[in-house]
Amino acid sequence: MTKLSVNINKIATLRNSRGGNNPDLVKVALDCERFGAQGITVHPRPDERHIRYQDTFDLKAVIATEFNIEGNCKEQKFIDLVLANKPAQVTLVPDILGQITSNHGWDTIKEQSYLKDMVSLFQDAGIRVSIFVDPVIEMVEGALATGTDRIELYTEAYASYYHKNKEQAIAPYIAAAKKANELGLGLNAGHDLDLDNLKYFAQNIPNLLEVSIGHALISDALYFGLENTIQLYLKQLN
Ligand SMILES: CC(=O)[C@@H](O)[C@H](O)COP(=O)(O)O
Ligand SMILES: NCC(=O)COP(=O)(O)O
Repeated sequence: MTKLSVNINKIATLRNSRGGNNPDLVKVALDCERFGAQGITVHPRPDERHIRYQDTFDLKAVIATEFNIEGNCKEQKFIDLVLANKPAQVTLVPDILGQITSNHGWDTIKEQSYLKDMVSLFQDAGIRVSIFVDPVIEMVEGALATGTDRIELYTEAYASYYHKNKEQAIAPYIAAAKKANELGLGLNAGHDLDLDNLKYFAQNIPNLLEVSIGHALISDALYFGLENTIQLYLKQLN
């Protein structure tokens, strides 16, 4: 079964636009869980333009499903935040400062010894680690050498090519997933997954443990409502 983790960054974006507490991020997270989501994902960025560092503590205190914090471990503040929160999972993403959204995976070969240190730092604190990677065999193999528990395949390329040629769009992801399976690495995926492209992805990727979805899901909720939308996404996965 593939778990659905709802990324609630966009709820925080909306809240921050007026400076108050509407929509209430914690309430939305609890509602996502009540509506069937099996996890909550946040990706605090250094400028706190959506998720604020304090949000992670407020969420950790109440979330009953899997809490996944994504971010750039080259920021000491991010490391401290994750260690203080002890979420179920940390997803390490190689963002650069000021980036609009995540746009690449780790180079797990060049950054191998650095990632090794980061992975053991979080694992020693009892936190499962996932490393964000492009669907490239060498990067999957490099991830294994870091000691990570899982990888998260960066699905932007799949999503943007899906409507042109879905077989070609998914081919590198199937190869990367098979390699991860063979090496015993757990497999997550995310970025730009939506109601059009999710089913085909989930049906074709072997042993996909979890998808994290934010932008499209929250946008769909404007039309279908949050409860219906989460049910629609869950249906694509099963
Ligand atoms: C890691 C990843 O794939 C991103 O999708 C991210 O979690 C979303 O971040 P933003 O909401 O800041 O675009
Ligand atoms: N890890 C990917 C994620 O959390 C959500 O990405 P998106 O659906 O907002 O593109």
